[in-house]
Amino acid sequence: MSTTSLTITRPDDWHVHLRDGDVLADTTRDISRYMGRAIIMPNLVPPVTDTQGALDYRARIMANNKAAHFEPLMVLYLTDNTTADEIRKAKASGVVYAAKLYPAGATTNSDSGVTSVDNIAPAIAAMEEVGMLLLVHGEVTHHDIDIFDREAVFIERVMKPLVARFPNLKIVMEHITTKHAVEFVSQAPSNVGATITAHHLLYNRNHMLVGGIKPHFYCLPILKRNTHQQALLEAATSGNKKFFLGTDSAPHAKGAKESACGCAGSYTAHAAIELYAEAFEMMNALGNLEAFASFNGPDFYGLPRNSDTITLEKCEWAVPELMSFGSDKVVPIKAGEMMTWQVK
Ligand SMILES: NC(=O)N[C@@H](CC(=O)O)C(=O)O
Ligand SMILES: [Zn+2]
Ligand SMILES: [Zn+2]
Repeated sequence: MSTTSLTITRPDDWHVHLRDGDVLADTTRDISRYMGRAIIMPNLVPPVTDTQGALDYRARIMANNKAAHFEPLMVLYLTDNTTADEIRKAKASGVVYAAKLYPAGATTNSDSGVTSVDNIAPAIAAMEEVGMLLLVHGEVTHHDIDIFDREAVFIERVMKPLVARFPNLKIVMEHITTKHAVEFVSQAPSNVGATITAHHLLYNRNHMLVGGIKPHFYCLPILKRNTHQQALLEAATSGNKKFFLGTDSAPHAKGAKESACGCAGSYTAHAAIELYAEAFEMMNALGNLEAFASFNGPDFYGLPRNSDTITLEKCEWAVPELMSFGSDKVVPIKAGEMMTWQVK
């Protein structure tokens, strides 16, 4: 008999973009439906670069939050000018859990990002000292490096020296997309972990490019070939404590995606755990979903696991074609398609 119902400890999302302004009501509603906590990415325009900015952004999210179980965990956006002092201030606030390294120009709203780790070495040393996590968008940006190789090259050029230089710093390689990253993280010391998105588990670059270009699958790091997808599936479903749930749900308005120069980012918060459940079921590994979604993340961050549960039920339902996104619309992943699990 196949499983028809699955109860797990309430999950958390360790990487999500809620954006700001008139879309915050929609993005907060979707992420708080059953997620307990969420690491809130700081790449707003302008980015959240200081403690006061993080406190203000948190207040705007909480003003839209109607779920008692939901808590936003804030993140500072590192720039070449981030000081050790600002890191200490952020830590002392009690609501900032991490700082994010966006290599300048690597992804959506990363123009103010870091141009060289050397520039922020004092800030990173302060993070190591006070116990603040470093979250990394792991892609090099040099124009000579092919977009499909940017993560693998980043591991050699940036991650390995970073891990060696700051041996007590907790580092999360965000939204990993290659077997190189799976191998690197697996072999790294226990202070190095990684988030994996649902879309990188369910899709590869053929889904994006065969039979016409599908802009809603365009995200960064870009979907890779199926052998990398397979490595990610094996890592996520293995039970290995280094890998945990981070949706990287990154909404852009329909018109900004369906464009001659479309934005990077896929919306998955409408069905986050349901999408992961499909991937885990495909691997015959539903029994390891709870570790990936609800245990490994808080354990890595040094936070308590959630104490309540959610229940997924086997049930056919259709993903809406469009969802409201402030005064605009967003096209969710699997728009118009059937899903097989649902949190009731
Ligand atoms: N993943 C994406 O393709 N886009 C993210 C930025 C990011 O996480 O790199 C976004 O903010 O839109
Ligand atoms: Zn990123
Ligand atoms: Zn992201």
